[in-house]
Amino acid sequence: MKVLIRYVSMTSNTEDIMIVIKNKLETLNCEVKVEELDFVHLQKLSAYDLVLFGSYTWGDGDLPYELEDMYEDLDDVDLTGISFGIFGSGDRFYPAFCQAVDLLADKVKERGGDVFSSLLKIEFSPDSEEEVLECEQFEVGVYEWVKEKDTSHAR
Ligand SMILES: Cc1cc2nc3c(=O)[nH]c(=O)nc-3n(C[C@H](O)[C@H](O)[C@H](O)COP(=O)(O)O)c2cc1C
Repeated sequence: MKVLIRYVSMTSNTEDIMIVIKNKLETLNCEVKVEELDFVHLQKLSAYDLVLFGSYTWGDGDLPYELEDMYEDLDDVDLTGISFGIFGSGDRFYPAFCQAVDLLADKVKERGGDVFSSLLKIEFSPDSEEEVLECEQFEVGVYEWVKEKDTSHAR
């Protein structure tokens, strides 16, 4: 399975989640490419079986500034037929915990993308064993979901 992970991280917590996810995908024999999440590159996205977007949350439940243009650009693309998983890091001190994850998921769905039903939200970095497991379970869940969709299309 070809997977593209695109993410933003300011203090490396989202990056730490990305690393756990990437390692897990590689144990599942996936070919994983990691890039910064800045522009949309629609044609590039459609070359992958699975696209993962990762972001921390800023302000008062907002997207980070560096995603604002990309978020607007999404309005001009049709994501139909592309499978997505969305993850991110936040801080439970804020009322809108990890809201950037919801914003991204809603926008991708609005543009026709198929978003895995569980969204991965981790407080800060996945430091505990439970949090690492949560990231891995998310990843296995997305992986199985994409595989299942492929077999049902092939039927
Ligand atoms: C000014 C500021 C605003 C923030 N706002 C939110 C927020 O609304 N919701 C949330 O869950 N986390 C919020 N955070 C916490 C970050 O999302 C959190 O520290 C995250 O782990 C950073 O991820 P990164 O290390 O990948 O940059 C905020 C942090 C700062 C400094």
